[in-house]
Amino acid sequence: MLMTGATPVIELEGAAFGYEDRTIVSDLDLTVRRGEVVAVLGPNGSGKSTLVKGLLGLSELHAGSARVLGHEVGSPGARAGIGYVPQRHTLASAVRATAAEIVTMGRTVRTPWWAPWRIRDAAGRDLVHESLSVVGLADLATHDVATLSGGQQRRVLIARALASRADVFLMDEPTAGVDRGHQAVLVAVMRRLVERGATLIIVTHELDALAEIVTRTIVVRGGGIRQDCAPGELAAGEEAHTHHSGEEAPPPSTVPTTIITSTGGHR
Ligand SMILES: Nc1ncnc2c1ncn2[C@@H]1O[C@H](COP(=O)(O)OP(=O)(O)OP(=O)(O)O)[C@@H](O)[C@H]1O
Repeated sequence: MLMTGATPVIELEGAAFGYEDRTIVSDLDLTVRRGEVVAVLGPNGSGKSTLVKGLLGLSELHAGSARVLGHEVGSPGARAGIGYVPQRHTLASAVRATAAEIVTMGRTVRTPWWAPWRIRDAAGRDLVHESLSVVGLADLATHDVATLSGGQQRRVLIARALASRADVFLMDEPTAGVDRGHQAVLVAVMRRLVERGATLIIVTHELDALAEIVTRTIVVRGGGIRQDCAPGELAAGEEAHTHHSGEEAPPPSTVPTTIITSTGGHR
């Protein structure tokens, strides 16, 4: 059973997030404690990503207060503790990069600006390799990400978040476009992270894929949080915002057991 601790890692009090003069979500009161796995549900355009981006400082705090790991959102202290899997896989950009280089960027967040060469040390390389292995992409480490499929690119982004060794993982639709077999791998990875003290906030339309790890569901609709409950207590109708995930595919023969030896302890 997953244990949740008492330490609040996310604290929103009357918070509102938006862009320039447009507030998207408001009156947010939310305390998430260490070890919780929170699924953020709601219809398209309701503000789920805006809420997650608010925790990263990527959307603006229009009212109230918002802290991550005790730091104001957007501050270096808050950002350093967060691993982020963005919604869209925009990896196939004009900048050519291999899968391993993208994952290395996650590690760089933890690398002191005055010592960027440290990523070249053996431990850093091992971590990048380990993160790619965990999501089943070790063989594609040296491939240009532009040549990878959408689902593979999404797994590269997850490996990048893993390499950051964050305490809080904000994942925006991490299972979208990922086949059933690899979804099972990702869920196993998430479980390991939580067992090691991480907290997960997961925006999803695929609650069924994550059902075995989610401990709490919040529903964002009409500009605010309309439900905050255990998954089994979700009001009838709210599951309409979720759908059953992906194509049937055989599960991988082995679920990787080596991952990220701890969270938070290796800077
Ligand atoms: N960078 C931005 N600047 C201005 N408005 C934005 C920006 N990003 C999102 N919005 C607006 O904020 C609203 C909420 O969008 P958001 O992406 O947070 O919804 P969502 O619940 O995550 O949707 P989906 O389920 O489709 O991913 C939308 O009306 C959208 O147009």
